[in-house]
Amino acid sequence: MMRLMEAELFPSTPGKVKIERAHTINRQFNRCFASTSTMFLWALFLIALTASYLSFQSFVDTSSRYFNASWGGMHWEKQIRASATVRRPGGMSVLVTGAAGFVGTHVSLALRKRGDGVVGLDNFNSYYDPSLKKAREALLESHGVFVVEGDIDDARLLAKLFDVVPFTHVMHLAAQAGVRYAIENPASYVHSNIAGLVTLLEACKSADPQPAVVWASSSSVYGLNEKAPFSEADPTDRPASLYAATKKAGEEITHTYNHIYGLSITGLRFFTVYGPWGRPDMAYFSFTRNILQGKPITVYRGKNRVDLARDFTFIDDIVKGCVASLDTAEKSTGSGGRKGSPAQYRIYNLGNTSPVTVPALVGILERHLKVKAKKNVVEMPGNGDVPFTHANISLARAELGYKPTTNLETGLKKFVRWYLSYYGYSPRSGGSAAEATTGSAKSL
Ligand SMILES: O=C(O)[C@H]1O[C@H](OP(=O)(O)OP(=O)(O)OC[C@H]2O[C@@H](n3ccc(=O)[nH]c3=O)[C@H](O)[C@@H]2O)[C@H](O)[C@@H](O)[C@H]1O
Repeated sequence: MMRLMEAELFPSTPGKVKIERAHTINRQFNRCFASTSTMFLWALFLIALTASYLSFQSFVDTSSRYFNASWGGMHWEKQIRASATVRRPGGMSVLVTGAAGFVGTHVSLALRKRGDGVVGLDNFNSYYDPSLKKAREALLESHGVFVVEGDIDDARLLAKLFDVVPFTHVMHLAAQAGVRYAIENPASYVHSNIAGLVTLLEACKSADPQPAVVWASSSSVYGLNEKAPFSEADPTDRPASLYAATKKAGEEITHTYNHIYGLSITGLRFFTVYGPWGRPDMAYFSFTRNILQGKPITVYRGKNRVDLARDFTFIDDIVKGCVASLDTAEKSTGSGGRKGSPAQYRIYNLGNTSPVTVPALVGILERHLKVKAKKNVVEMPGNGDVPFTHANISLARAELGYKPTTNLETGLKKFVRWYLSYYGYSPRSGGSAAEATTGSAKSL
């Protein structure tokens, strides 16, 4: 044993050492080679593992994006097709943008009730209480109108919608509304009223068939004009707010798409629309809330103590104007993104033709609510308001058969009735509306 160890440590023949060494090196080399190839295999295995992990991750990402998206999928498409189904001879299939909004809800219902196909689109933003928009959506769904949750500035979504349904008409009511809010959030007006409008028109011009487009402009485009009543042919180059400027820009932008691509366009200049399911940011609505809650209201007054006045227009009259516009809209003439012949381009005032001052509006509300308002009268701040609006509706009357029938007294009565039923009113209390709203079912 000792000799063996010695022989290994101190070999007796030099030649033997060489051979032994060579064997040892060989063995070591083989061992080394074997471990390198094992390492190589391990490395390959690790690379493959990493690659499959990464691709699995991206699959998970993509599918979670797909599954989390508020639109897409076979069930979604089925709902859209069902909602777009026309149920009367010669009916239309209409994409209504801003469908969960005030005017959008009413127009969608009117179309659906007479048998047209209606698909809504709304981004349910939080400019005002989204729960009111959700309640309007529930109302629409109970009548078979499906509302897609999405933004008009989402080109992929719009392309998909036109892919699923060959809409004959688009009723474009989605917008950033409100005159004075533009001071606080100017970007939201650019996003919806400019960028969103262009994205929508791009989708319309590329659609096959191209739909006819009816959209909401605004009385605010008349800006600081003094000649009354306001007519469509009057200049509209003195906007008083960014809101008005974006609506005026919308009129120019739609004209371009009409001129280049043959889109049939009808712009409707709405005059201070009010009524049930209305917008909480508007004066008649917020005044009602404050009066009922015993809170003060701020009433703006113009220069030289002149009262401000608006041509308040009841929602049912506006709906008739919208539907008549859809019914009389000619087809767009383009296809494949190219214009055919010149297409229809129209603009109409939809007002009431009888302006009412803001203090008179408050007086009507006080009577309907049976509560006296606590008024703070202040000079109109320079934040976008105009002193008065007054529509000349001759053109709409002649070409659309538009004829408003509801005065402010009657319209506000209907609004107050809706307000009390929506926010909570127990007729058994027998008290005033103010008492009845304590413990209201919904909050504002
Ligand atoms: O026709 C339109 O194109 C626009 O109509 C509507 O704007 P406006 O006519 O300004 O309505 P609205 O805010 O109800 O104020 C009414 C009056 O109350 C006064 N007002 C308002 C608030 C207040 O606290 N106090 C007050 O006196 C105020 O000075 C004004 O004199 C839509 O909101 C707008 O989106 C757009 O559609």
